Amino acid sequence: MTEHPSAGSAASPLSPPAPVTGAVDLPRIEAAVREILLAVGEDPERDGLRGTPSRVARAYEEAFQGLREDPAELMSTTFDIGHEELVLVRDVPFYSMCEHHLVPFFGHAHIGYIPSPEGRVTGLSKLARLVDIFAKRPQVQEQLTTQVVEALMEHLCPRGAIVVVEAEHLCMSMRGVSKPGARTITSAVRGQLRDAATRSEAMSLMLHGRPN
Ligand SMILES: Nc1nc2c(ncn2[C@@H]2O[C@H](COP(=O)(O)OP(=O)(O)OP(=O)(O)O)[C@@H](O)[C@H]2O)c(=O)[nH]1
Ligand SMILES: [Zn+2]
Repeated sequence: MTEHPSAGSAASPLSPPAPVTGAVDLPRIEAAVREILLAVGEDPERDGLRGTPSRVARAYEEAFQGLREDPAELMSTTFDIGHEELVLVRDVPFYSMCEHHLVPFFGHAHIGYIPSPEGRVTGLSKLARLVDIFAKRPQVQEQLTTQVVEALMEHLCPRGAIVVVEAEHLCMSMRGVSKPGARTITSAVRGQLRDAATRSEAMSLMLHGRPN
């Protein structure tokens, strides 16, 4: 059995661990799921559950695929189009897994940046993919928000960047405090977007006039 390659490394939100190498250990997940089913008093051999351990293993492989993806590689395609003002992609849906309970939290991310003076921009889809790279990991919302903004700063060198994440956490909805509908909003702002007027313009573009 292999241990997590980055286990024990200092997990600073500002420097996400390097991508994990090697495939997900599907048989290990299957064995663990079987144990969970037994522990709650179920029969993993009954008809409806027989395929469940392998289904869960494949579902986890997908849910955590961001651990094996490299933001540097994703952001390596840039264009110089001389646009020096705000670029903003709003309402990017995402699904992540709360690292405390391993249940989903999900919602929308809004990502904006002011390109570098050379006008270096990336493809719009890459911004959405960047959210997925960090969402598809065991995660907390604040860290997801910070990791996306830090990756933008590191790989695009923009004059400023802003990321706002709005999410519902199933660990707060379906269990525990049981508050369905409660939404958590986090933001991370860097560079020129910290300036009050610029930040407020970006925030209002992100959060107002959206279809509900
Ligand atoms: N800051 C932050 N907290 C989170 C996030 N996701 C879940 N949590 C919280 O993590 C906390 C874990 O608290 P614990 O007391 O260790 O666990 P618990 O007994 O299951 O807590 P309850 O959820 O209150 O039942 C809870 O308050 C969750 O609401 C997140 O993305 N960010
Ligand atoms: Zn949780």
